[in-house]
Amino acid sequence: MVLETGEILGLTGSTMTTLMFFWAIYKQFFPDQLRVYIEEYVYKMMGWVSNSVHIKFDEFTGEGLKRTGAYNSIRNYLSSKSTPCARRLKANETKNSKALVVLSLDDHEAVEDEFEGVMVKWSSNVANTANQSNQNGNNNSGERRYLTLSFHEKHREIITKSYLGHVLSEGKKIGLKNTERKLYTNSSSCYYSDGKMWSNVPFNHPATLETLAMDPEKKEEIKKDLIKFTKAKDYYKKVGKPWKRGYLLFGPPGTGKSTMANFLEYDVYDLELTAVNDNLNLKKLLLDTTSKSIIVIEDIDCSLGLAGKKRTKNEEVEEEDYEEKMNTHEVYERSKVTLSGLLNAIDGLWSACTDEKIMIFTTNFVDNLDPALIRRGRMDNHIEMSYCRFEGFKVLAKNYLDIEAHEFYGEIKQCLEETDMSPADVAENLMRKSDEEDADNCLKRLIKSLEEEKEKVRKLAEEETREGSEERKQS
Ligand SMILES: Nc1ncnc2c1ncn2[C@@H]1O[C@H](COP(=O)(O)OP(=O)(O)OP(=O)(O)O)[C@@H](O)[C@H]1O
Ligand SMILES: [Mg+2]
Repeated sequence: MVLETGEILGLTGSTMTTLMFFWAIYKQFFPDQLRVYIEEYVYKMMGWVSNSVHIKFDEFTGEGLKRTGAYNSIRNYLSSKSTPCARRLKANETKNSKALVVLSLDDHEAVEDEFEGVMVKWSSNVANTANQSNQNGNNNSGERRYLTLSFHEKHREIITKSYLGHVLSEGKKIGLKNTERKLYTNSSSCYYSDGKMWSNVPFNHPATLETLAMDPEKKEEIKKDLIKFTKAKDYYKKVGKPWKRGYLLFGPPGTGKSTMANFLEYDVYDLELTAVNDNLNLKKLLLDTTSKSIIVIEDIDCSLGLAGKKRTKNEEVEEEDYEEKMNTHEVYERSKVTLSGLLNAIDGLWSACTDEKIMIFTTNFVDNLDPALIRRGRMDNHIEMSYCRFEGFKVLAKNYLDIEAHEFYGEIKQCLEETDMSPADVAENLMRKSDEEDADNCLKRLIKSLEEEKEKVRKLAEEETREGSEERKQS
């Protein structure tokens, strides 16, 4: 009460200390019942004399169990305002934060902010609620923290209609930027011992789109597509589509498919489909993912077994046999997730439950996948990750050897056009084997390896031609 009064009257420093002293005496000598009446009247009177408006944001929800999202967002927003200018800051050690400590306004400290020419004041307050908290079962520290936004009444419209939305969305963005990314995995039994369906570890993958070796035009297209998606909330709403996008990454091994899953600052859910018991559990797992996340199913052709492949007549019979065995628990160790279960899970009703989701499938054999699984709408963008060509090599040479040009480049360009080598193999050749090894040596090793590969392919082709002509002769 004393703090709120001080705020409303715009008091600070020593005046506040004096006020708090009298407040302590007043609390000591006036009975509770009488104080309630007095306080009610004081509030009313202050409302008559002041033309300020105050909005209060409590730290905890009514039940006192969970910190409110609004409070967190505002605190993040104010942290960016107060860190450079406030005299008293509080260092909080926050779980899952990239920084060791996060600075925020200390209790009873205030900071000013400007929005479209309007000045507002934020103050951080703490009230002693020992008696109430025990009654309500609220957090029992006996302290209730809250932030108060104060502004002139004439700015009521702009503050409530625009400023608050701005603060909350900026604060949320800052929070996301500060939060450590996580990599989630699912377990073979539906729940982990702590009752959760996913377990997670901090995720700090060093690869970025810039370090990925691929055709620059294709890379630019992917970048644009991802950025467009992240900003398209209103567009998806307008066209009536859940805000999600599917990417199918296909290509030979070692071309960067798994690495690609890393390219947004989102949490990654690495969904091990073979560990999911059945369709229902698959849905539950997907519902348990947060918005702004990437769900990856690696090697989708292998994960789904027979159920996801294009089936021939014979395979369908085998499948029936398999289902039968499943019922008699002969092959209980295999997942019971079916193709239709997966199709529903990807774009069924659940997919509209959380926003901004990216789903990524990777595969080496795109032709083995059922067309329904990869049709647009499910997998909207099909990206072929291919062997390393000269443009990709230049990126790798810059990453691994810090060079942008070299006399061997001409020869390497020709070799890469004639030979199919994955970026993973090229990268391995470019890696310095010791600190002393120079770029020349690494490039020579790559040329040698490319020539060996070319020779291997030539011999294989010769062998195949010979075998083919022998078969023709015999027939
Ligand atoms: N295009 C690329 N650019 C840069 N590095 C790459 C690229 N492709 C592969 N690599 C390197 O090779 C390693 C393996 O790549 P990754 O696991 O992404 O390949 P993949 O396509 O998923 O292979 P697989 O099909 O076998 O799963 C990466 O850690 C990375 O160091
Ligand atoms: Mg992979």
